[in-house]
Amino acid sequence: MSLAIKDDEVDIVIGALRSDLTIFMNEWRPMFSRFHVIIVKDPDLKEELKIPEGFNLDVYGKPDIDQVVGSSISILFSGYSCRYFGYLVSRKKYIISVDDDCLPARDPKGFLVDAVAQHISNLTNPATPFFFNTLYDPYAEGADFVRGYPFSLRGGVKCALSCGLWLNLADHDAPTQALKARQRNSRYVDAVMTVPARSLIPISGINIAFEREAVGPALVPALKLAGEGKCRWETMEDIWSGLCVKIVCDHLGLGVKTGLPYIWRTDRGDPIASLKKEWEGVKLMEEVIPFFQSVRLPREATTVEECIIEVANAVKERLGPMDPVFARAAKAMLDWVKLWQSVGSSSSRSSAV
Ligand SMILES: O=c1ccn([C@@H]2O[C@H](COP(=O)(O)OP(=O)(O)O[C@H]3O[C@@H](CO)[C@H](O)[C@H]3O)[C@@H](O)[C@H]2O)c(=O)[nH]1
Ligand SMILES: [Mn+2]
Repeated sequence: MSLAIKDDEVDIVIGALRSDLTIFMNEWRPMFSRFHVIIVKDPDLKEELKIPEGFNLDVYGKPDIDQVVGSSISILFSGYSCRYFGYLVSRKKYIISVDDDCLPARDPKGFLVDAVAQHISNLTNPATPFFFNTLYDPYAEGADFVRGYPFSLRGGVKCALSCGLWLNLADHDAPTQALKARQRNSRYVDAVMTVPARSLIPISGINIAFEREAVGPALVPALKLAGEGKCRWETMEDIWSGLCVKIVCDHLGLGVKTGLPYIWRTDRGDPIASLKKEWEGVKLMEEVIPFFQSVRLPREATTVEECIIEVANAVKERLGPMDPVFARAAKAMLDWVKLWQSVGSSSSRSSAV
């Protein structure tokens, strides 16, 4: 049961570190060509992008970012976080984002996986965070609620975020990848499940989709480790952003799903080279998780923006004294909310695409 999606309800957002997107766009053409595509160039990428014909797309670079948000806070969109500018200027209901080094996967029968269609199905079918269904997604073809599942909960809640997975290179951290350099993920688990309420998860930005108005302000490009560079492993921006989104969804009664769709992930980073810097992030996460597990948002926080402001204030107060990176993250979260209100919301200036 999936609502029919109109072409003008979806933006595909891509962060581009490389200028030649020919292979990437041609491989994704069957899934992308009916929708508008937003490509945000890494602010340091000066070359013109090479993109094949046949797409309805807009490309943004550093000048556009500075013009829309002002050069004083354009740092929010540096490096890995450049795609968040696409989240900000989009005006579509749903956003889907994949890394530019990922391609469509094939399922065990050899069929191409339409990751866009699966994300949309995840987002347009209810989520069930308050009672776990042992047949996983009850709205999937051939599935249903199992005996004992309360009928009062079978209506579910809106699914605001869909977290897809990866074949070939799973999203492992540098220590794991360094230890298991030859490990490749060939496990295609044919399931979508709702992440239970009050359970945190490591949300990867590699293959993600969300309902823009429902959780856009909570996808905060806030955590930047010192010396974040161009190669892999030096940022945890998506993990931080995912923790913020999940506690906001739990508070507002929204759902988060994980599982299908898979995409085929390659990678260019060198985990050994980045091991030391990423280790900083891995260590910080151990401090961060108990904090997010302890956050309780006030009843008066009824919008995503209000929730993020509450989280940012708690980060500043409770994590800020531990490490300057958290004080910076708290400020970035507040800047992001202000930007969302001035640029991101549908009623704001027409910087939208
Ligand atoms: O400086 C940069 C770095 C990256 N990008 C664009 O961001 C995505 C992801 O980049 P990449 O594939 O090089 O790195 P991954 O480690 O695989 O990315 C995942 O891990 C998280 C960070 O570690 C990140 O949130 C995930 O996406 C690509 O589209 C690059 O083009 C960039 O623009 N500038
Ligand atoms: Mn990658």
